Amino acid sequence: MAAQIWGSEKRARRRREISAKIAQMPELHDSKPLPFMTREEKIMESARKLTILTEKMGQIIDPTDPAELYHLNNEVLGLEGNPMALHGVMFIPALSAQASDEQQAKWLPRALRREIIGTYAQTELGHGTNLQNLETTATYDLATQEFVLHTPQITALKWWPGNLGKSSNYAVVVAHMIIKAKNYGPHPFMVQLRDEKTHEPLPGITIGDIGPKMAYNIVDNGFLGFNKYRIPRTNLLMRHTKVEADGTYIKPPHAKINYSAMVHVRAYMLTGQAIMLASALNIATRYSSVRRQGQIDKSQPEVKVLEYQTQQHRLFPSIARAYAFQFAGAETVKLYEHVLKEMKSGNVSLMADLHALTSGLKSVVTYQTGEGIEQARMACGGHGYSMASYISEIYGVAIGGCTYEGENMVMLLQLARYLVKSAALVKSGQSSKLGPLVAYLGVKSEPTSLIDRIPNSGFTEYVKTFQHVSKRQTLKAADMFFGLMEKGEKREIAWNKCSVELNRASRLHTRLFIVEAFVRRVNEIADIRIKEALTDLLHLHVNYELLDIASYALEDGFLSASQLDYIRDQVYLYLGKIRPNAVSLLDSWEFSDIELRSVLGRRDGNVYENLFKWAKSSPLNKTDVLSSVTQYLKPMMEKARL
Ligand SMILES: CC/C=C\C/C=C\C/C=C\C/C=C\CCCCC(=O)SCCNC(=O)CCNC(=O)[C@H](O)C(C)(C)COP(=O)(O)OP(=O)(O)OC[C@H]1O[C@@H](n2cnc3c(N)ncnc32)[C@H](O)[C@@H]1OP(=O)(O)O
Ligand SMILES: Cc1cc2nc3c(=O)[nH]c(=O)nc-3n(C[C@H](O)[C@H](O)[C@H](O)COP(=O)(O)OP(=O)(O)OC[C@H]3O[C@@H](n4cnc5c(N)ncnc54)[C@H](O)[C@@H]3O)c2cc1C
Repeated sequence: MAAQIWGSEKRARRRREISAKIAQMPELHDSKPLPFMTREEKIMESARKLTILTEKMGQIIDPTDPAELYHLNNEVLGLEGNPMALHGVMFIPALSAQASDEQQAKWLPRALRREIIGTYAQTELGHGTNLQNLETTATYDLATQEFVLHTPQITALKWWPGNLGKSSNYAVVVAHMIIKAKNYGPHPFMVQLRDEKTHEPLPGITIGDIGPKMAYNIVDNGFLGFNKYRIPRTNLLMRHTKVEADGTYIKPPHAKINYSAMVHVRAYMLTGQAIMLASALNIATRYSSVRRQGQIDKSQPEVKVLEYQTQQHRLFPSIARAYAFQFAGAETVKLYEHVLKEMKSGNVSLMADLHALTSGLKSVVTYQTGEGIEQARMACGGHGYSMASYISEIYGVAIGGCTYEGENMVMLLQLARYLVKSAALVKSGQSSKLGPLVAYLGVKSEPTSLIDRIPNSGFTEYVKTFQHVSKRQTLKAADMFFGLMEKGEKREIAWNKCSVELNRASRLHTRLFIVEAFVRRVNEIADIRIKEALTDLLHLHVNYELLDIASYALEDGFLSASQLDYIRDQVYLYLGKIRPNAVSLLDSWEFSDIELRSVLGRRDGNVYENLFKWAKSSPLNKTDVLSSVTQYLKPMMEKARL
């Protein structure tokens, strides 16, 4: 199963080998539990481990393999981030995709050797979503052949970029490029922020940390202002766009090609989300098979809480989602790598499809991951609320994904633009022009679902039902939009008035893609036992998801009330079937205790001993009487006694 999850037997084996090596290297372990550290201590601890890793990485992993690097990172540095998180996640990808060959030769080896630390600085205090209204300017000075970066007012301060505040000395900065008073829109520039020797900010740069956040606090998300700060013309990233010495602008082959670093993260973060969901579920499911509370049959002893159907219903559909996201994420990464290769050689024809797909997936996956992790926390009762479970940190980091890389509602609306264009093709009889991801929009569906009528139909009837509801909602939302415009409403106003319905279409389309990715994967599996276990999970997935969106299929009679009862029964049936495999389905992800960082979810299952040990190690328990008591509470009580 681990081979299915991680892509191949070799990958699963390598992960195990890497975890085993790390287990033998105490210098790479947290020196004490992260929840007992202050933010400064955590940042220091992370930097300590990061520098050891830089020295010893070659002994542990193949540093050129991103999957090994990612695993090493999760084990040693963990999900709270590290001082170089954005360096790998966005700075290097931005340079790789947007810098010319010559620029790459100059900067990439230095970045890869970690001679310099970089980040991606785009969002500002006043604008994150609406890139057209970013306010930082890069004005070309023809006389000196330099760009002058400037922050005209407080809202133009860069705000949020990870590791910008304290760790990075370079950044890819996105600024509006102005040449001879003409604004060419946002473009990426390579900018040195700090002196390479002293790490002091360079003159003209104002920089710092934006303060503590809900989670992810090892990362120094930062602010940055420029006061007429000059950089050479050749620091504009020039793979696709060029500015010649005389100010001539050569436009890129696609208007949005400079957004590729964002698409990179949107594609890669899906499996990251799956991992976070599976981690939280691993903790909750292990704990649920240790925790005994109450009886189902009063004549019997107390049961493991995992025996309760409500507990299974809370956890198992999310286990199925974690697998579904992992499989859909792996497909998306493959597609992304293909499109990136094409883009580099000038073929930009697939960019719109990839943008639409990743926009929808990032939104649905992050939202459902958040839901699943929060349910996992509640499934652990009181102990889930303790930082000992570590689930709150996993939750905080995961739901950051609902916001970063494009706020979820906004990204769903990006996919909706693509769906509405596709609907227009269907309506104008041009269905043959639909891309493969939306081809179903042009296919006539049956009048009713055959879900409970065709035995052994595999998942075909389910997929057809998902296609039906997605198609119907897309055409309905598009009709609403076109109808408003026909009535004379301006395009943007009409769009806004339909946006809730449009986003519903985007979610349904994305959920269909996730179901199909899961089906595709299960169909490919040769090993009978693995196929059986995943088929059960897939049964739970399609029935649970369909129940969740049933109103769309009920309202036009595609599904009947009796079919809904059938679907509900299937959910209960598969909850029971999955119960014996539940812990294994999560243990198969092979998270080590070091990586999980959870007292509650440890492999040994000694929950109570470990919790007591953890509580005793709390810094508050170093003394029996705290100075807050001697200084304030004790005098207060004494005064009251007088
Ligand atoms: C490697 C990682 C591995 C694992 C990660 C795992 C865990 C992660 C853990 C921790 C987190 C780590 C890092 C966090 C990093 C976070 C970094 C950031 O957040 S960076 C900042 C991100 N900012 C955004 O995403 C901003 C969102 N806004 C936008 O993208 C755009 O403004 C917009 C909403 C798309 C609109 O853009 P614009 O105003 O320029 O667009 P127009 O309205 O003019 O045109 C729309 C038109 O353009 C098409 N389009 C837009 N984008 C693209 C694209 N990328 N590709 C192709 N086409 C695009 C769009 O489809 C429209 O087309 P039309 O309908 O007109 O044909
Ligand atoms: C943990 C974290 C890490 C980050 N890292 C980075 C980084 O490394 N580099 C970087 O540059 N940035 C980074 N960001 C910033 C992030 O990319 C932005 O916060 C994000 O893109 C959302 O933009 P915003 O903050 O402007 O939200 P807003 O756009 O202000 O969103 C507020 C509300 O307005 C709604 N809204 C906005 N526009 C529309 C619209 N057109 N239609 C409908 N509704 C709309 C949204 O849906 C939302 O409900 C990070 C953010 C976080 C939380």
